[in-house]
Amino acid sequence: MTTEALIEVHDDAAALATAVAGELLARLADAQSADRVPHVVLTGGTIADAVHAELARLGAASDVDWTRVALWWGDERFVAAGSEDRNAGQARAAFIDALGVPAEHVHEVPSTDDVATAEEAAERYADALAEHGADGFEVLMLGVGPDGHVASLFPGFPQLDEQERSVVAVHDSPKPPPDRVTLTFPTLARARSTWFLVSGEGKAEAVARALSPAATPAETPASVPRGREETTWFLDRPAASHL
Ligand SMILES: O=C(O)[C@H](O)[C@@H](O)[C@H](O)[C@H](O)COP(=O)(O)O
Repeated sequence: MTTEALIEVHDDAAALATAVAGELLARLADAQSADRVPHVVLTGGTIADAVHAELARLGAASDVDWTRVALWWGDERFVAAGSEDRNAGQARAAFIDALGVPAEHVHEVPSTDDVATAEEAAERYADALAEHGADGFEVLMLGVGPDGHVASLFPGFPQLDEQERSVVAVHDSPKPPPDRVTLTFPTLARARSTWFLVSGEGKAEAVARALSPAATPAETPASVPRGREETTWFLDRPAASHL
């Protein structure tokens, strides 16, 4: 079942980040009230950084028990663990360490420190998902590129067609760095709630394309992911300006 996309527009990036963080905290608390350990898929990118900062600001005072949250990444750059390019490193510094999520619940994609190739990193992450990924994700957050990519699923790339493997390597990424690991569409589809986080005029065309009935996965990967229960586009006014 695919859910129709809901669209929520906020004045600017700061208001957008505060709204997403607040909604995420509420969802995590609701899941825990229903005795679920919520699994959240984080994304890299600029607006995600702003959301993470708001989680750090609001998270400690929230009703969320951070020892009962599991974190994953929709994609990761295949670089050294300490590289400033790592999505996980940025998220740890921004909120994960401050809120005390237990190490065993923070599922990082292997880095070049751990394995020799992005393919090995993808295989290990697929194993981790199979072993610890529960029956899906409470919330999947996705940034969107100006070309309409989500995670590291880029227009015209062969990874868009992957239906068997849950995690794959990406090389020659048009967005640096070139080597990455990404969840595939079937894995992204395991989310109860899929949230797109998009800020800025530079994304307005990609947002309009992704929400157009004429969108094709090959041209606009962001048109594909849908939550099993909810799909919401969290936008600021500039990003919504072509709708
Ligand atoms: O690892 C990555 O690069 C991200 O996961 C990527 O998918 C990102 O979310 C978009 O490119 C949007 O990034 P910005 O918000 O910085 O434009």
